[in-house]
Amino acid sequence: MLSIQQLYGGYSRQFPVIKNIDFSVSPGEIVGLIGLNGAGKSTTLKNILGLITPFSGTVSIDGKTLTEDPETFRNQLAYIPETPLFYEELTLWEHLELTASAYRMPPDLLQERAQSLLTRFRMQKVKNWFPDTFSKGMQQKIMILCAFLVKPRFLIIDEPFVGLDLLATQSLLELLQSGKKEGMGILMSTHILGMAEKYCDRFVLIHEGQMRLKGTLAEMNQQAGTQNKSLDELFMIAIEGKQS
Ligand SMILES: Nc1ncnc2c1ncn2[C@@H]1O[C@H](COP(=O)(O)OP(=O)(O)OP(=O)(O)O)[C@@H](O)[C@H]1O
Repeated sequence: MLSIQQLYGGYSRQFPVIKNIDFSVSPGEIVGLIGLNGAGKSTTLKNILGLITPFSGTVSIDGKTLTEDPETFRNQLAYIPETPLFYEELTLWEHLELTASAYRMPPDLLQERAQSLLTRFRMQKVKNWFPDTFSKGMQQKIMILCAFLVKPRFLIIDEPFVGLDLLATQSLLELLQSGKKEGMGILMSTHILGMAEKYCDRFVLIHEGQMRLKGTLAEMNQQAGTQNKSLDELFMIAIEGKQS
């Protein structure tokens, strides 16, 4: 289990951006991290991944933290960032090879998974191209292809649907659902509440860096003292204390 306990973090110790964030992601579930612009979603994800060091609190996988066992911790996670990150001097295929070697994947597994992903995301024709010639959505696909190539135990995605066309969104949703069925634990931040409500098993609603509600829709309704409210309505309650 990926466990986040009493996490404080940000960019200056004097002014933590996220405060006392506490939740977990189990294998085989999709957890949605929901909040307004600037609420602290990306900061939370970066702290979980160790891209920035938490001020306090712990992030662990099966009880082991990044500092205790960096290699095991990192090998169990993959990350799809909000803004695509790539090497200008490497082709798309070379990105896949690099990822496979970082995760010590055998070459035949690389071939099998990569070819299927390239076809699914309609990127076969451009696999030997350099990504700086790609559109923003195509660049985002590189991140998706690399993450699903690995099939990590836990996948962390920041705003997964931004910039993707209809077919790519559909392909990503299919992969998320099949990943979940195979036992992948998925944490995704999103603004698209309709999508989150449909595909996430549990939610963490954060506002101004603090958790306001968390759990299933039924659990959040209980915490808010409401009944049968939708995710949109619970979100409004969480940020405004408003009951519609
Ligand atoms: N590199 C940084 N240095 C200083 N402050 C930052 C940095 N990145 C983010 N922040 C601040 O941290 C706060 C939370 O930002 P964060 O990116 O975590 O929000 P978010 O919930 O992911 O927002 P969005 O939905 O717009 O992506 C904001 O006030 C932002 O200005």
